[in-house]
Amino acid sequence: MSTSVPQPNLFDTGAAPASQDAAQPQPATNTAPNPANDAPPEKAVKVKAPTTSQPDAMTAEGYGANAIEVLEGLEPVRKRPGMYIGGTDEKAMHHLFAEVLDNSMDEAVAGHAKAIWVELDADGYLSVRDDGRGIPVDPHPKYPGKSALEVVMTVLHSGGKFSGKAYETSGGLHGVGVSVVNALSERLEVTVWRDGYEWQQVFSRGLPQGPIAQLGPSKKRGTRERFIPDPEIFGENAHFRPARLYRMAKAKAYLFRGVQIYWKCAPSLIHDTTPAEDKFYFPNGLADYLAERVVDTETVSEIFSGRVERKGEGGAVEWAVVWSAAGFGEHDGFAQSYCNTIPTPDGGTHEAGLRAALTRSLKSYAEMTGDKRGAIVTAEDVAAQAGIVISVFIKNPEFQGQTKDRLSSSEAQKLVEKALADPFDHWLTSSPKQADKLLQFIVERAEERLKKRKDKEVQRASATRKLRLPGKLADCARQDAKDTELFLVEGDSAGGSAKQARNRNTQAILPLRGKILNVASATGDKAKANQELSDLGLALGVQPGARFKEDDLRYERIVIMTDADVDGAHIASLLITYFYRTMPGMIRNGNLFLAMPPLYRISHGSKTVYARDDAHRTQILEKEFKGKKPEIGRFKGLGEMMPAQLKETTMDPKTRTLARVVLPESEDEVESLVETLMGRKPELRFRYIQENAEFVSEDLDV
Ligand SMILES: Nc1ncnc2c1ncn2[C@@H]1O[C@H](COP(=O)(O)OP(=O)(O)OP(=O)(O)O)[C@@H](O)[C@H]1O
Repeated sequence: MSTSVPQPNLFDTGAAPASQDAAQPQPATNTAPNPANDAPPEKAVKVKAPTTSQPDAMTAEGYGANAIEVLEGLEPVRKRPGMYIGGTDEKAMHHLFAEVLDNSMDEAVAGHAKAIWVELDADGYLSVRDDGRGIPVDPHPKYPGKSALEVVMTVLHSGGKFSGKAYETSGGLHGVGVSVVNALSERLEVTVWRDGYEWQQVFSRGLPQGPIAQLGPSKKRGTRERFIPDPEIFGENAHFRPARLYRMAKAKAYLFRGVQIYWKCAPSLIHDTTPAEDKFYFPNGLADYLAERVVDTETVSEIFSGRVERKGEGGAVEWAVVWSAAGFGEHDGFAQSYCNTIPTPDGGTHEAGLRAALTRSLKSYAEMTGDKRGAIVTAEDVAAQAGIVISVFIKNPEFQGQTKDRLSSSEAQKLVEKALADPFDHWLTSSPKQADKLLQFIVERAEERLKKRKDKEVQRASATRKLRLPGKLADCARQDAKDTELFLVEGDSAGGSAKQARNRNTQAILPLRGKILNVASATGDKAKANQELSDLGLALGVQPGARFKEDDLRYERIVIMTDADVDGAHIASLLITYFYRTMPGMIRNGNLFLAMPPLYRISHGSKTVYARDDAHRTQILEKEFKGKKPEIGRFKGLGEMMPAQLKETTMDPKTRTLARVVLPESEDEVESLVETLMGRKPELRFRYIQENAEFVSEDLDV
């Protein structure tokens, strides 16, 4: 029994019992330290310490040293149970059982216990007893006046599994489990039989109800914990479910063939087919489990199972795998994995190791038998329709979180890969008929997967065909609209540069030749007949002759990219008018943008800066090139820019600025704006776009 981080015990500090509101400042722990006496000198220099510990010395917001609480003993568990058991719902409450059962399993796996008794009484108390060594009851050297048992039950991070001396491969590892159960139980009684005596101590919500008592001589050995979860934590209606406990207990028995688990439940609590009494003992371990699970399933092969122990190094792997074309119940495939008998529902390195080993052996079997199709098989194909159960026993496992849902020890992957390689090679070669059938089955899975991927790739292309997209649209590869952009580019030559500058995956280019029809003044028929507009509609996802629906929009952003001159502004205004007339929802949803190509390139030495307009140029010259005589070039149009320049300044989401087109709230205002835009004076439109762009660009960098 070793204690890692000795912590001051809740019950010594004079702090309030855990059931009281822990937020109340406790005199012993929460008072601000007096810097003159307590703080180390270097800290006193750096930290501006409060001159008094009175509350009025706190900051104006009431947030000072007094607001920093230290939770002692088991207080943190009651205050934040979720951190320790993943919540306070029914699943979390059943985790209490898992913690206690795991301790008894650790005793069994270590070779000290043979049997475990699980019993749910009519009054809701659950007890777990084992015939192991019994939790030590002698006085703890670091906690005078307390037994080791009391320390284990009331001090977080106390346990006998840190050093690997008392247990070699254990599920327990944080020294937290049983103290958490104690903290969250309304009442918990621990009985220990060891060294010829029976001992008992009773706790309530983590607090001892008296010292440990010797009840008298006894020849038995082992530990029993009998507890009832605290309704203050789990709610009045929370009760253990017999069916769930039964399942959990049975699952444990499969995981260690050296243990017998006895189940008993008060019949008054059973409302389903759960037996009131049962015994779990599975001499073939996981193979027994899988066989029972697939009893009504047609399988592709026999169960491949085995157990390998790493002699002397304290590591073991046990597994059982089978494949089924029809799947397993509602799942195509499943994987159940365990480390030191702890379930790891999120998998981890042991599962990865198993998949890798099976895949490697299967591929080399294919190669050996001259079946070239083995080359396309991946671990995914192997696992897709497989029922997998794997259990590893390793020293010092690393999990994610106290609920240990995922194993992260890299050692487990190596151990499993190595352990499975020979047995699976042997299994395949010793029964070629079965191996060929399995290989054929898995190759078909791989071919299906490849076909699906190909179908997906051509789907966009065929969708393009179906939609009759305009021939000059250079579409992006991504199929769904998310994160995609369509650039409407002025002129074919700029369109060419844009095609080279784009990200093919997400950016599409539609070059527009010259000016599109002014829909504000054209008749409906004329607008419909206009090729440029119908191309534009098709590219956006509007079906010919149909009204635009916002969900049809094939891109997340539509970006108008025209030259930074009057003509460009005119084209942009024509496009905005078109969108406003045909699909105002698209603008209201914020899908329409203006690109902001630069007008000037200012360079000196190796430094180059681009300016959007004259004002921006003046600003840049003053700020960045003061006292220097830089070279200033004016772009005559987008088509003049090198693709790399276009990318950097206008198209690359990392470096560009876009201006979102927004509509004023009132419809009247919009109408008057359209008038402005579509009036006879191009300068008015130009000014509108410039102003609008600047107005929205501040908060709309995309
Ligand atoms: N049934 C038992 N038999 C013998 N010793 C036990 C038993 N239950 C608990 N212990 C002792 O109490 C210690 C603390 O148990 P606890 O459940 O708090 O933590 P743990 O099992 O070490 O780690 P974890 O927090 O990961 O469960 C154990 O390490 C073990 O030494």
